Amino acid sequence: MSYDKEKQVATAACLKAAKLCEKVRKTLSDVKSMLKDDKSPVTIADYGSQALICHGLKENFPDDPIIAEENAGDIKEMSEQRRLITHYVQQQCKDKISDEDVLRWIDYGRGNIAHRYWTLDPIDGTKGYLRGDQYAIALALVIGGQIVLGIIACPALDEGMIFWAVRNHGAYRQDIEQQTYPVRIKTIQNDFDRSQLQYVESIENTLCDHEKQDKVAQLLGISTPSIRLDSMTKYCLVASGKVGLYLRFPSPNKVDYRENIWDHAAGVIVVEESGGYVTDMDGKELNFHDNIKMLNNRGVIVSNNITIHQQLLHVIKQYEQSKRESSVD
Ligand SMILES: Nc1ncnc2c1ncn2[C@@H]1O[C@H](COP(=O)(O)OS(=O)(=O)O)[C@@H](OP(=O)(O)O)[C@H]1O
Ligand SMILES: [Mg+2]
Ligand SMILES: [Mg+2]
Ligand SMILES: [Mg+2]
Repeated sequence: MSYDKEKQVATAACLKAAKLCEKVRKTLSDVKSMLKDDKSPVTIADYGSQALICHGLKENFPDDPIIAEENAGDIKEMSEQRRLITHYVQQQCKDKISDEDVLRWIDYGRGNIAHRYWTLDPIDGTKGYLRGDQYAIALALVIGGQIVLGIIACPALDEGMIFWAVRNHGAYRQDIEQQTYPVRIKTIQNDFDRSQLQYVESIENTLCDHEKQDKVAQLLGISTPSIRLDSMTKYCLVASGKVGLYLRFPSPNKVDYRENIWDHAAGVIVVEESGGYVTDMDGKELNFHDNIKMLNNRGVIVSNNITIHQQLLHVIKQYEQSKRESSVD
């Protein structure tokens, strides 16, 4: 199946959300963040983006549940923020809308896992967004536990890019203004020269383990320093052949952290359809079947090449074994 209607509706919604995010960043000189219960930041743009995308999906696919990151409960009592969110959402809508509409649209994102569901990260890399760096808007459709469609808008990558993939139909990239034709993307397939191999990782050490990622990369023969950047743009760089690897090992301070489905689903299909591979650190597929958290997956590894992927899994095992042995001695 080519999921034409789903792709068209989802892409239009993500493009509107990208416009909102850029408008907020350009017109509010100081985008304030609010802290959620888990102490992570969220902005009015995260809520506005979620409202627009959930509304677009529900208008066209009313029976599909949506599992999205944000929750309107967090802003119900914040009248100033609510007013600002409605103001920016209104700019992207033809009909007159109220604060209540926007809150309702945001909470369309509180669905549950079903045979067919959407999962949305309205801004991935909120810290990057606040810093003026990379961020992404990421949406995926999952059917029977398999990701069938993924869209990642990266408004701050080059002049603004959008990436998408449909299962068995390839992965594509286009400029966000859609002035050029879509280009089919492919990972780099033949870079066995380790001195040329480069990897991407998160900026924040609280979200990954820079030291272990660096050690494992060295053991694999990689000598080029990593590129650090925020958001699922990291998946897009592997998918489009800019780098060979993305490493995301659990932070040493939060080894029990389990990844959310919306932080990965769209990235996984974009990489797989461009010829790459995604597993956890134990070589297991990421699980989008049964929970909003990938409870049985530890870390994430993204590569452009199955041989490198397998060597990487082997090196991780050896490294972890030697660490265990040295802690016993
Ligand atoms: N402890 C821990 N470990 C791993 N991942 C975590 C952790 N805590 C949060 N998150 C999720 O990481 C998302 C941001 O990842 P990034 O790679 O963009 O990080 S960073 O921007 O470089 O800081 C970020 O997504 P957003 O909240 O959408 O920005 C979080 O969902
Ligand atoms: Mg967040
Ligand atoms: Mg995220
Ligand atoms: Mg987010």
